[in-house]
Amino acid sequence: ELPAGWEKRLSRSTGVSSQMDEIVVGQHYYLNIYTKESQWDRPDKPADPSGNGKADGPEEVQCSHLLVKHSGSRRPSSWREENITRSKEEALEMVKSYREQIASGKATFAELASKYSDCSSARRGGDLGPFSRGAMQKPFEQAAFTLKVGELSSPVHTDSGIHIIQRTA
Ligand SMILES: N=C(N)NCCC[C@H](NC(=O)[C@@H]1CCC/C1=C/[C@H](COP(=O)(O)O)NC=O)C(N)=O
Repeated sequence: ELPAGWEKRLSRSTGVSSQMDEIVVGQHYYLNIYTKESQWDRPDKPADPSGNGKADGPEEVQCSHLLVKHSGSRRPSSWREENITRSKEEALEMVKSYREQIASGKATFAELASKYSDCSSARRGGDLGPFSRGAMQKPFEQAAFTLKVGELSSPVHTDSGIHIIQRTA
C-alpha cells in the first residue's frame, strides 16, 4: 500500500523530466498527485501537497533577447533588413561579438539589442516581457528557464535565427 497522495505509474515514453534523469519505457515511477512531481523511488511517507515548487524552476520568467537572423531563418526579414541573406556562420560570429561586448561591459544589452536585433522587440531594448512555458520555441524556452536572473545565455539557435538571451526577472 502506498502512502497517501502518491500514485504508481508506468512510464510509457522516453524523455527527460526535470525531477528524473532519463525516463526508461516500462519502468514504474511514483507521482505526487498534488504537485505532479515524479520520482523513481517508492515513497515511504505521504505526499507533500505543497511540493517544493522548485522542481520545474520558475512558472514565469522575463527576458530580453538580441536576435540575429540568417538565410535559414523561418522569416528572413526584419525592421532592419527587408531581405536577410547572411549565412548562419556569419550570424553566429556577430552574435558572439555582441555577447563579448555586453559581457565585457563595452556596451549594454539594451543598446546593442535596440541597434542590431532582428526582432521587433528591438524597440524595447530586446524586452519580451514575462512569459511562461509554452510561449516560445523550445530551445529558447529551455535556455530562458535555466538562466538565473541577470545571466546572459550562450548563443541559442531557434527557427527564428540565433539569439543571445538575458533573463531580467
Ligand atoms: N509571447 C510573446 N512575447 N510573443 C510571442 C512570441 C511567439 C514565439 N516567438 C519565438 O519563439 C521567437 C523566439 C523567441 C522570441 C521570438 C520572437 C520572434 C522572432 O522573430 P520571427 O522568427 O517570429 O520573425 N518574433 C516574434 O514572435 C513563437 N512561439 O514563435
